[in-house]
Amino acid sequence: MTLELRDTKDDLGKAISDRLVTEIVAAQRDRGVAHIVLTGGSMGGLSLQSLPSADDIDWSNVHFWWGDERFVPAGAADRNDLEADKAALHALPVPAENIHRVAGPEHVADVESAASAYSAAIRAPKAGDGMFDIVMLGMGPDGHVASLFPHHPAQRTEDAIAIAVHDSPKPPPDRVSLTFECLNRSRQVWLLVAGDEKAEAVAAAHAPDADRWDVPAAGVRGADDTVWWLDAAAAAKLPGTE
Ligand SMILES: O=C(O)[C@H](O)[C@@H](O)[C@H](O)[C@H](O)COP(=O)(O)O
Repeated sequence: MTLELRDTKDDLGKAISDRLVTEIVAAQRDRGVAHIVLTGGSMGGLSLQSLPSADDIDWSNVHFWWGDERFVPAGAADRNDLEADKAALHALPVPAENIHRVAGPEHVADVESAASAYSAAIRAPKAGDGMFDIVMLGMGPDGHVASLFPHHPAQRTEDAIAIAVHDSPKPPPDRVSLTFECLNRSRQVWLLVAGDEKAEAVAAAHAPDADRWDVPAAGVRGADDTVWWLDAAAAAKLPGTE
């Protein structure tokens, strides 16, 4: 586990985004392709700010995915992919077929169908070795990541890649989320967390006995590294940083 601390949310967003460019270039150098899982929320947009000016990336060999999506139509203000579209995707020459969005209600009958279509897309043979390179996740003040919420039964679905989530405690209620198992099939998992309202959950996720049922952020781990990107406010309750 690595802690990456920055003073402010803006500093944090810039550092994450610069590192993301470096990691995409490294993944392409090593494997020819980069599979990156994006997040919604305010950190989602900030994490992509350096991409439009990156010169060293072969955009035809970048694939973008999402850790979760709200089951609302494309373009709706609630969609997680909107942040990424606004921040960077509109400006990048990534082939449309490399941008793997979760289908909305205008394309499929229900959340279950959206989840199974997304699972099939992830399972499909692809360039690389089937691992994600980076999974980026925002975290809610309750410690949720993607749409895996504390004490929500969807969290316990096993043998699945993407699941339907109903009755999300945070609106909108219907969502598709990757499972812990799928999120953890990544070389690196990055948690992108800023703000004092997150400090309690950050500390809880780092407790030695942290349980993902209570604090879902404690249940995500990269095969090579798990990086907690924190601003000073979010890190304030970690032992040693008070
Ligand atoms: O509806 C949701 O589940 C949230 O939007 C969530 O997924 C978001 O990513 C985190 O709450 C972090 O958000 P911030 O990055 O804005 O703090």
